[in-house]
Amino acid sequence: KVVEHDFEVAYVDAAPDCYAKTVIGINGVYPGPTIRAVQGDILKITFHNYIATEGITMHWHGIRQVGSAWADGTAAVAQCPILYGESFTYEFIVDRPGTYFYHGHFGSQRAAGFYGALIVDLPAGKHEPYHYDGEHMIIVNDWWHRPIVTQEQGLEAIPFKFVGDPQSLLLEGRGRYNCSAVPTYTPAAISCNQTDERCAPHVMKVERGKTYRLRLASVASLSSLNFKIEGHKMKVVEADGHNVQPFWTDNLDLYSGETYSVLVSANMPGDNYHLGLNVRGREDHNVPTGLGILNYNNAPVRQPSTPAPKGPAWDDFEASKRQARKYKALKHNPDPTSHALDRHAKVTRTLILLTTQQKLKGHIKWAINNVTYAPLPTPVLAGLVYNISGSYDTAPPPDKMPADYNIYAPPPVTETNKGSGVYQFKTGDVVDVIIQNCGNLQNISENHPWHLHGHDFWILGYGDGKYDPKTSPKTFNLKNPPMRNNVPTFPFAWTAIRFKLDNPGAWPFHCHIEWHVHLGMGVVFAHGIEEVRAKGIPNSVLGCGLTKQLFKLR
Ligand SMILES: O=C1O[C@H]([C@@H](O)CO)C(O)=C1O
Repeated sequence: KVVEHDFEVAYVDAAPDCYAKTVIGINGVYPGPTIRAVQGDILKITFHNYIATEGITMHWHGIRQVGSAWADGTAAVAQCPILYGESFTYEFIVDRPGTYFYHGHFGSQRAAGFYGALIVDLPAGKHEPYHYDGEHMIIVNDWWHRPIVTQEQGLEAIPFKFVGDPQSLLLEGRGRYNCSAVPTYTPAAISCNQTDERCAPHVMKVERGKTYRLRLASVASLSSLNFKIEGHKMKVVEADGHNVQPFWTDNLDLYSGETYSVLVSANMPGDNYHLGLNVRGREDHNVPTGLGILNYNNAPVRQPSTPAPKGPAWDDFEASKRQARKYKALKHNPDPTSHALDRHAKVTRTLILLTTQQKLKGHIKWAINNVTYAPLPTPVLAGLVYNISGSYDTAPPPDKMPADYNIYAPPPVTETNKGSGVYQFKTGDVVDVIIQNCGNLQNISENHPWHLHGHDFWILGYGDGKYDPKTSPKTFNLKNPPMRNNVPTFPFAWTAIRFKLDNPGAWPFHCHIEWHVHLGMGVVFAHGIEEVRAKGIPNSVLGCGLTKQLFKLR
């Protein structure tokens, strides 16, 4: 089946947390419409860009784009941005059931509200290995009042001006800022209106006695989040589109880029319960709990007067690590594409990626093995396919961090290099990637959620301190590692993943914090370019940067 949508992209006026702000809307709404398809369907989604001053692209987060690397929607890697007045059609197969989302992947447009949910159902007659009577979807987010252009300007500036804490946390694009905190008689006061219907809390309706599949996704720009439902436990069953060994929890950590399904039994006696969202992993400076409502049997909707639900303290990293380690692959996963780890697969290459905060000529950047990623205007995929010299740095970026690096101190050399090099692999390679987290310029170490495009990976493990190539691999979970496309790193700690290069293309691997990608925290992996070349990429992804020369009039 072909699922077609026509999306008109324009600025729209929104008030997600009662504070009026211009956001990027789709067909006049924010958040974007939910796309629903069945495993094996072809999606044909056409975007029309009506924003006079910005290009756009759309990334299908968690969809591997098997055979359609050009449709991955990453500006500078997969395609040229869609310019004002132009239209562009993404066409790809959704080959796996699960919970996904889509979001802009150019500049910081995701943080401007350019996102929506994508749900892929099992074909008729097939069933998940768990039962539910109904389902709901909630995308969570952190939210700022300043526009993204102001945020980006601050990140580029000398001195650096960080975006700071979010003003509010949103569930399904709805939160609540305390307007009385805004000085009266200022333009800001006029922008804040707590009776605006658009910031009424999100309501999840349930019927007593039934079980619901709640799908969750985090598109947060900065914050690690924790989700709770007052008085209810959650049974976690799916993570990043893969069913996992179910486990119960009363609070769920959600890192940016992750998706989950949890089962919730509506078995409590009251009418309304809080849905609560809190900041984890960064000092929260009292960012207020994002609130929604779980409403029973169509009773009058009321935000309960009970205290807002709180998960573990923001700095309880041990709780987060314990939860991260609970994820295990489901043995008899009915999804054949969710291939089990071949324990005997020979690892053909190991990358140890040290992620540092450094400076580049006075600008604060994030770097991987001393290279901050600086995208060039030519899409890397086109550069590789057409062999366009100058479209990316041909010197390969470094595979290893310095063995004697002290992860507990700020970087000894503050100045970083900038680059646009590509890690090139052979199809069939099995690669271990270790992400090593360390002290930043203030010698603080933060969570960084890493996301891989084009592939899923097995999470082999998390370890405190510095990765030791001799002893650390002995701790890897090779029995039932979960397969995902997102993984957190914890402060002063390492995370190890493994994946098989079986989907030709050029694929970013980056920190999913919007502001950190902007500051260069990512790399590009590529393989199987001959196959992409043989199949061809559509002209519609070309035209910018050095690809212009491909269209020279003869
Ligand atoms: O990228 C970041 O910059 C700030 C800080 O390190 C410098 O102001 C911060 O908390 C980040 O996550």
